[in-house]
Amino acid sequence: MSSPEKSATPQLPTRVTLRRLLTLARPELPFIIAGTVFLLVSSVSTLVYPRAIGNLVDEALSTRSQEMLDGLALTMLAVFVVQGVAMALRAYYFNTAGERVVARLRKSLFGALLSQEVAFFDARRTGELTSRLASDTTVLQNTVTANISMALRYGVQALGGVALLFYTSARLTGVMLAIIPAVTMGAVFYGRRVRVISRQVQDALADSTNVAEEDLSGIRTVRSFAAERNELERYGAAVDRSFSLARERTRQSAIFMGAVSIAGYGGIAVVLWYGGRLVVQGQLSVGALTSFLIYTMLVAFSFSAMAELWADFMRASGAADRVFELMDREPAIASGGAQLPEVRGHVEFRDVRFAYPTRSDITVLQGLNLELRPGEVVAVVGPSGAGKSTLASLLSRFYDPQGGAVLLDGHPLTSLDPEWLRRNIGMVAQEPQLFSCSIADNIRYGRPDATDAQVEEAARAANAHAYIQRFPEGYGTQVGERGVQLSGGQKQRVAIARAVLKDPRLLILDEATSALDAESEHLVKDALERLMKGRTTLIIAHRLSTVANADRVLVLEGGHVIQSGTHSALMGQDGLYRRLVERQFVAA
Ligand SMILES: Nc1ncnc2c1ncn2[C@@H]1O[C@H](COP(=O)(O)OP(=O)(O)OP(=O)(O)O)[C@@H](O)[C@H]1O
Repeated sequence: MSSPEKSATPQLPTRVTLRRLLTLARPELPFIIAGTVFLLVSSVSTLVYPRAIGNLVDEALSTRSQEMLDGLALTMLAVFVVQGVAMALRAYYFNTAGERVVARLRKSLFGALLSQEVAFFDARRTGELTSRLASDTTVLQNTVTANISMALRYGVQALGGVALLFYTSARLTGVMLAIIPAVTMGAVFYGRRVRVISRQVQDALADSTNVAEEDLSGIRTVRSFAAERNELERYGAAVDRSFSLARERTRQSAIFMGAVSIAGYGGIAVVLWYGGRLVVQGQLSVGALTSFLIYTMLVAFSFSAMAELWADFMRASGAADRVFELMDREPAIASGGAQLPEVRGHVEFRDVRFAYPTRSDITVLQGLNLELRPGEVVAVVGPSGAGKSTLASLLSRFYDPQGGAVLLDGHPLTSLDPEWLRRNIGMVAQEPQLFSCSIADNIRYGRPDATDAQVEEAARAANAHAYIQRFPEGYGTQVGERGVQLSGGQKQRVAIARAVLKDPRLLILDEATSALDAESEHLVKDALERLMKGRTTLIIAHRLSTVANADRVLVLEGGHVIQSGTHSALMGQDGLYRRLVERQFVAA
């Protein structure tokens, strides 16, 4: 969307993003202020002790005064205690604030994701979105709170340290300042290099995770093709790519660490040499040189820590860009709109033209017209890929057509509140999705306030009560990944119970393609018949049995309705319908 502008002015988004990152931390201001106070206390105490050591050397040691030594040791102990307590409190306040910011960020990001239209999810990998939620938000966690405070701390330490260095010896400070900025610049340069490689490592890692995710979730397919070895090789290749990049990163940082160490200690040697000369010439005391050296290390450390923090900020601004981009995205099908006081259940597709946004080259529906009268049961049949499920998606307003309109009781769906619309539509899908919770909660999914008695009543109507009761934990039985696995027919009956409880005016039945056994089929069919009574029903039919009972059958092909009529009327015509029936639909 806005990427062309982004690449034209790369600096601007970063600054905007950083500012926005800071505003995220605003609600935590009391904690951040408390943390900053303790941070300043600990920084000041850090600045005090090199001076105390200098005094110790110059006065207590050179005068050999036991009393002074005791006093100085006690003072230092007190400083260390204050420093320790302040550090602990600072960590507590900043980390708590950081955790809160991340929790809030995750919630609002997830809310933004959930509000996106279905086409948004067609175009993205689930793994990519969950990684935004999990890792990108974690990267931001420290940046908005702890890192700001650390930057402050090192800033105070560096400035305070330099001031005290000047106070101790201006000439020596000049020597030192000639060395430290060079080392720091090296650190910044290195930070950039490593960051580039780090990003490549992350990407390569994400690739290997994708391979693993695909294999583990499709383990049955992998197993049935005995493709374990191939998959292992595919995963191995992805891991190797990230490994070789990680090795390059390690090599770079090893070289850098060595270089910084030589430069840093070399610098200290120079200061020591030059300072030593000043001491020999009587221009500097031994204690002053001692505290000077410690301040130098402190300042050097503060500078390099700030360089690292800067690298962190850059990394976070990348993560923040991605998070904010998702959070700011306006869903193409936004909530809000009219709610009808009463739904009669009249549905009309008027000249509907539609292509999936991710596959705009294929027009699935080409000026399709169809009408469902209130209470009518209409079955749609057609070859595979003809667009039957697409009709259901358009009626639920998962997508908007590019041309024409879908109307409910004469109102275009685009003028109605999508949430309200979906509350009035019951869907029994081919492969109903059950969530990892109890059967009762799964049935209650569309109406969370339903009582246990209502849940049971719905289950009875859906012919599910008998099998649910046979589980030792009855309605409390956990289903889904961690619980019992239900058979296809059992899942369908849970889905029917959901729809019964929801009591919608419109019903969409996406029939299971795979045949159920006779007993199960009978139970499902019986439950469905009860459910359809008095509701406008669109059946996406794959089998003859349901179609025979429908009020009307529509035959879909090439994006149009090519035949329409009752089962027996259509059987009387020499058309696609009869050929499909002869092949029992499913073979298509
Ligand atoms: N989410 C999607 N994104 C892109 N294209 C899609 C999507 N869903 C379906 N299609 C394409 O749209 C066309 C119609 O698909 P649809 O699922 O509506 O067919 P169908 O008649 O229900 O088929 P079946 O009987 O096999 O379920 C197909 O060409 C399919 O590849």
